[in-house]
Amino acid sequence: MALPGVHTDRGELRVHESLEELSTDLVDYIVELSEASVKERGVFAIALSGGSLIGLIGKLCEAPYIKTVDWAKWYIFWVDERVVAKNHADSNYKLAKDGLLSKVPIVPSHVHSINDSLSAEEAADEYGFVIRQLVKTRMVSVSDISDCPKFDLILLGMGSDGHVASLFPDHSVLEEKEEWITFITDSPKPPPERITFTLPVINSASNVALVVTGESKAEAVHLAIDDVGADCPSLPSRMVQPTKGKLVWFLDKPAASKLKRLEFSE
Ligand SMILES: O=C1O[C@H](COP(=O)(O)O)[C@@H](O)[C@H](O)[C@H]1O
Repeated sequence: MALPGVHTDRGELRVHESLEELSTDLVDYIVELSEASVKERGVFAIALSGGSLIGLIGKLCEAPYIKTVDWAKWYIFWVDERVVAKNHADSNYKLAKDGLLSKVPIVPSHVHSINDSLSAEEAADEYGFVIRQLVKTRMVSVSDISDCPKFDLILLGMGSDGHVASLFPDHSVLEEKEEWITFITDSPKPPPERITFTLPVINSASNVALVVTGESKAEAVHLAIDDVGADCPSLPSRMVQPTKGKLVWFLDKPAASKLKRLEFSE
């Protein structure tokens, strides 16, 4: 049984007993948001991360979701991508294609991946341009407090160092305020060249889900969520603070094991 969602100033915390249970809750949450968005706007613009997240949303390819989801209305984006060929084992596009997109009836022209034939800088510019066009036609909504795109849902994973997307601790990319999409050439986690949504774009989304599992991430989860006072580090995951949108954390018990906030609620 999941612990009931706990509402905090760092978003809603949903802690699950097992990965199976987490995965079902996450997929149900995605489907609920997609139904609400299709009802309200006629489309659902979702941005995916790479890593362990994709395995956790694999149930979308199964019954009942494969038949009940309005796949024709989905528009797919990537929060971050590694600068490698699309068929490379490190490609976030390949991961999502193999684990999800090739198994559901998504419209191919609605899949907006990063151009793998360009340099990191060129690909970031081009991806920003593509998203700008889709904002103009409102396939992607726009924030009413900044000119940023407002994705219906951004799905993030988190590394044990607290990175989200390809925004790494102490990296100058965390300061980027102007660009929607940027690039790095010195990622501490290989491969070094990456393209990433910036914090203003992530924090403009209507909904952000941070999906974190495993004990190796427990310390970073504690630093990202608990009140750590003056020692509060500028962890990228702690800097995920949607301005008007909703933040939900999907955690398993090992990832949540160092959370002070939950000690009283168990
Ligand atoms: O390098 C990356 O890592 C993060 C976290 O991955 P995980 O396997 O530890 O969940 C991922 O969210 C990001 O998209 C990816 O490029």
